Amino acid sequence: MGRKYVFDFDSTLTQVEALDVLAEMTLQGRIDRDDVIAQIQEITNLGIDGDISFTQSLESRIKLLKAHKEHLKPLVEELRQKISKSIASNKEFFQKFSDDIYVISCGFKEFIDPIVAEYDIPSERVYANTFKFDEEGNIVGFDETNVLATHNGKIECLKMLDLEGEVQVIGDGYSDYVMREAGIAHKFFAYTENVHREKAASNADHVAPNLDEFLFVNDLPRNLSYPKNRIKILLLENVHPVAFDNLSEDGFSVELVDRSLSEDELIERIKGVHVLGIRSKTQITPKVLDAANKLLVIGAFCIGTTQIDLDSCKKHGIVVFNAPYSNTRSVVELALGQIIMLMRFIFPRNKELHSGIWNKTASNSHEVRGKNLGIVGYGNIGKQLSVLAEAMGMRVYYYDIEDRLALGNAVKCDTLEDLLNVSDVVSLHIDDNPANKNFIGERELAQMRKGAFLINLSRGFVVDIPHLVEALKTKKLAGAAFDVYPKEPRKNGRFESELQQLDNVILTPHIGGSTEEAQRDIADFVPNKIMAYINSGNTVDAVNFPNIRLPKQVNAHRFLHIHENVPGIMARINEVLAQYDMNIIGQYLSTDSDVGYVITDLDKDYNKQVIKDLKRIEHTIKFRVLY
Ligand SMILES: NC(=O)c1ccc[n+]([C@@H]2O[C@H](COP(=O)([O-])OP(=O)(O)OC[C@H]3O[C@@H](n4cnc5c(N)ncnc54)[C@H](O)[C@@H]3O)[C@@H](O)[C@H]2O)c1
Ligand SMILES: O=C(O)CC[C@@H](O)C(=O)O
Repeated sequence: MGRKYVFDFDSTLTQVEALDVLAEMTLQGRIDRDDVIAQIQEITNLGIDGDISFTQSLESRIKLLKAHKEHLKPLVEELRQKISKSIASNKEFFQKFSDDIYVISCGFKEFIDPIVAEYDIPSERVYANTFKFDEEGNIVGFDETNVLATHNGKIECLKMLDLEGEVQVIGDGYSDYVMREAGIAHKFFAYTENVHREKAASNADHVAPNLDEFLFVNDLPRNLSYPKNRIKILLLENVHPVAFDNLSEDGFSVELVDRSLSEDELIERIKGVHVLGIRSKTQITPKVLDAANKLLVIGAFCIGTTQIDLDSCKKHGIVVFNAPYSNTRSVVELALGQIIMLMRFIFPRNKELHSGIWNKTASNSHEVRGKNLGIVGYGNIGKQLSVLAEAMGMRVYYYDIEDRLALGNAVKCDTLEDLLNVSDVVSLHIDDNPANKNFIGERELAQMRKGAFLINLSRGFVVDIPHLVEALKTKKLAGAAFDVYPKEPRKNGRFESELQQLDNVILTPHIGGSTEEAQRDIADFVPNKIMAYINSGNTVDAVNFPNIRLPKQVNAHRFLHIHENVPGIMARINEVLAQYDMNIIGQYLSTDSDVGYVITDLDKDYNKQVIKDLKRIEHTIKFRVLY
């Protein structure tokens, strides 16, 4: 006596309510179409939630529908395109368990039978209503003697079936739950893939956001090793909402927090989280990582990654991705704006005018054309700034510790001192390496031209602030623009800096990369990397992990084994695989000095004990199975 599975049809096996779709068709071209459709949907919902009797709901809808036999063929065609995603991807379950699957629906056999037949559910296991037609083929009613045309008809129907074994009901509506309430079904799974009905969900034994979850809970054959809704993603620091959309649409459970969390808060929240998304303010410390019992991947929704202890992440088998390009243009545009604002002394004029002082003067105000711009750090941002500044007529000089090719007419400087000596404006775009602390200090400031300007959009700690303040006060520098600071608040609110109240100093709250365009791009870039890793094991562009681009996994199970890079591990893994006679379809390895990442694609049929043995191999850090 096994289990029996009773499926609802509308909004469960299909994404839609079939009568609503039929209404869209029959009412086409009618002036009151939208009103009638809204009316039908309202009646459908009232019936599903049990707020009006089902017979009443059916009668009213059929009257409004004005459907004809000829509408049924295109309706079935349309429904075929609207099979619920996770139902369509788990055909194997329906085929294997065909004898145990029933459909009990208050819809109509005329459109249910042809749809479910494709899932190996024969007409005799489909319990539903049937239409009544008049002589011209118009749908004029339904068979009133059918129990499913009556209030709580599903209870009567299931009673009559008198199924043996454990009966599980899977449906989206209250009328499905009542079979459980009446004691004739043993379990009710509220199916929320297409619609979340509170009344059904709050009464359910289990809420199944998709069929994968239902199959996982029941340990049944399934298309996905682990239901995506069970993968918890925590996104901090107000990342762009599209990141939420991208990840939720792929099926993950995503939670948003609009600020960064302190170490203690994060330790509290990180348990059970598989994916963490942050920006520049959240510190990922070894303590946080020790508490992260499920963490697989961290997405830095920005460029900088020094806020993350990358080595500890690697030791825990946690892969880190960032967005190295998305916000670079935004930073460059802000730098250009600041160069002009500084050289024209716009902010002092602006401040005066706001306080009622008209001061029309050309004194010390300059065009940027023909002036020398010194770019320190000729990377993704520095290079773009070089091109655009040159287009404005500036003469560009650059300095980088790496050998970088000059773009346009930019002139490479051999030493920082050379660059500082020659520049009217110095713009810092070096990376966030801690070795760059106080990169511009007393000596470097002294090497700058008198009356020059300094711009820092890189990281706050690269400039020695007290010495900069002195250089500004003594008029050695004519102004500065700062977007980043040695100490930045974790959330919006109060901020203090020695740079406040100084003449011709532009201060912005770390918004160089904060444009709609940049944040929107990051919200695609980082989630794509996260999904590629979670769904197929790809680590291309990971910042702390051996990079590997894997071929598509076809008809295979994929074992992902992360281990400490010590001699003999590969041999040990293959020994275990051989012991279980596993048929290896492909095997890929990528290592660095600390970790090894081996990916093995295998035939689907194998003794599951192999998984336990692979996990037990000494020096294993993490192990996952993907299918
Ligand atoms: N303000 C913002 O909102 C914002 C936005 C994006 C990036 N950033 C910061 O901007 C900086 C640059 O970003 P990127 O994408 O161009 O980085 P990048 O890694 O592409 O380029 C950095 C360049 O600096 C060079 N460099 C590093 N240390 C140096 C040193 N001591 N002397 C000379 N050159 C040195 C590197 O060789 C590299 O060419 C980073 O610090 C990043 O965190 C800030
Ligand atoms: O958006 C942020 O929090 C950081 C922006 C910038 O500093 C970066 O590292 O990309």
